[in-house]
Amino acid sequence: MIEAVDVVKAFTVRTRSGLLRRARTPLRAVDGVSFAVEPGEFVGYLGPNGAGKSTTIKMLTGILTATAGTLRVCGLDPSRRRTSLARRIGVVFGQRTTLWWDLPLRDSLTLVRRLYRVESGAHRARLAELTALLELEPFLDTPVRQLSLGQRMRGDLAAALLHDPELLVLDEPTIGLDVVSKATVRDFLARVNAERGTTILLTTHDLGDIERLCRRVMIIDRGRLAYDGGLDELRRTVSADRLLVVELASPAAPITLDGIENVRVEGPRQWLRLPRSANAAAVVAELARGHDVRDFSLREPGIEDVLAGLYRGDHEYWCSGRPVAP
Ligand SMILES: Nc1ncnc2c1ncn2[C@@H]1O[C@H](COP(=O)(O)OP(=O)(O)OP(=O)(O)O)[C@@H](O)[C@H]1O
Repeated sequence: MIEAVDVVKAFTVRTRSGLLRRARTPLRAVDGVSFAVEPGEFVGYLGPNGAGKSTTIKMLTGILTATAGTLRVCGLDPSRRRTSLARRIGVVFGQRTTLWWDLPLRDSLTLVRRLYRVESGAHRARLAELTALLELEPFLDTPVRQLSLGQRMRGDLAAALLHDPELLVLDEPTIGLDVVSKATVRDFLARVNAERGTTILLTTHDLGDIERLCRRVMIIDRGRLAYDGGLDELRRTVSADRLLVVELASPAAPITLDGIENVRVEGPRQWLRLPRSANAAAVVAELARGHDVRDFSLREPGIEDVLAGLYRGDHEYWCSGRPVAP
């Protein structure tokens, strides 16, 4: 469905280098990214701010042309076959609407039908289905500018799916939504993927979106792919190690125990990395025999820790196993 090989997007950024001078600095927003997405997959495309996610999505949808590398979406070169591609993919940018601001949602959706040349019988059936699934009925006749963010997002999703695309590309579709609206959007996306087999590529900063929807995640950092694999695999690799935080009565030399790495000492507090095989209770008991332990806590790293670690660049701290190196 998507094939990217060594894709690069370079921009030239103007920076001030003196009172009046401006220097032109090259910037590789996407720096040699390769991946493939198969039909029917639901893939999360994650990364910190400025990592290159939106730039990748703009290249995939033909808005931007890659500086180097090859890109195929539904078998087409996106920048050369943008119009043909538009009939086969749906795109939603959470921060912007593709609907007509002054028109009622219903009229906006009719215009979308004309743009994509959807036959009217198919359109009616599809609109009825999407209206029911996204609960659009109460506000179908409301002008788009009067819709709440959650309602508008549901309208945008309907517009992106009216022509029944093979691939749906979403850039932060749940941004700014309340918990109920988020749940509606997530349930809807899960159904579209499971029941219609629509391939979905999702960019988000929302960990709930990732946990609920994505079996596979790709993580981009400073333009390079830092991880591409299963979410479960990432979580398993990470949860292989737990962190024991020990609070001693006073600052002491780093504690050394067989098979346990001391990762940090800060005054009376020390951080010990416990392999999954270690018995935490036995370790605490042994510690208490040799040290004046005032308090301790055991931290199970979650997906939030993994991503924070990856984004900070200290992935080797959590991940001992899989891919992570670019
Ligand atoms: N048109 C442009 N001209 C110059 N630089 C750009 C342009 N578009 C993006 N960039 C730069 O490319 C880098 C990647 O930006 P991009 O928008 O792809 O990041 P992102 O991962 O989507 O971030 P966010 O999570 O904040 O949306 C950033 O450093 C950004 O400033």
